[in-house]
Amino acid sequence: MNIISLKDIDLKFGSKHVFKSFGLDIQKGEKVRIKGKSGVGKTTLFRLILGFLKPEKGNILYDGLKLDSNSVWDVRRSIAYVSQDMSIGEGLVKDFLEEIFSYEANKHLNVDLENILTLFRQFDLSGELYRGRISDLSGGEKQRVGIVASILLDRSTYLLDEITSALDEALKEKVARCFLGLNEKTILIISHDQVWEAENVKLIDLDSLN
Ligand SMILES: Nc1ncnc2c1ncn2[C@@H]1O[C@H](COP(=O)(O)OP(=O)(O)OP(=O)(O)O)[C@@H](O)[C@H]1O
Repeated sequence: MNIISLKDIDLKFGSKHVFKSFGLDIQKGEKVRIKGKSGVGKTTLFRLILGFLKPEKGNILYDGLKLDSNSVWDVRRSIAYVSQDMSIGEGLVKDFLEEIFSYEANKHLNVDLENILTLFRQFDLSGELYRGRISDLSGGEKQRVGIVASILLDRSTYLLDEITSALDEALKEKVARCFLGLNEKTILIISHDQVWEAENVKLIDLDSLN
């Protein structure tokens, strides 16, 4: 069953046609890597799926529901968008995470300290870092804290936009293996990193589709 469908999409910025009669179907649980040269429209595709951009023509369906002003909030609550430069605030790391999981909408997740620290360990983040300040983190550490938060949010769909670019090889591996092992989740990946090449990852090349 399709979780994401784009049908006959036209989108342009000024005179630049980014998508023209563009169509795409993604099935529930699929792992899909979006390829294409710089400026082809990879991030724009994610912004369309999240309803941050409206196509001039065509429809976007998420889980059978047409994306419009009524459905957009439900759709966004089903999706985690993780990017390469995540702004995760400026206070303590623990406050950032505790705040997310204290929201009414996230209480059902029952995330506790043990869940958080288990994932911290998985991505080589220490307990000391958990109690430290966000402003003291390196770019790669901040990236991994954002990744941990997104995994704990347990969304159905993940849109990953260059999330491994700031990490070393071993960490790239750990992050890719973790996401690609989430069997139930639909995962779309924009990345130049080889670690995302795997048997269960379908390749979609926007250069040839558009
Ligand atoms: N808000 C905007 N206003 C005007 N032009 C835009 C806007 N957003 C994107 N574009 C243009 O649309 C095209 C696609 O941009 P997009 O960011 O999706 O490319 P990309 O494939 O993700 O590129 P890269 O690999 O370099 O990140 C580019 O030419 C970009 O300049």
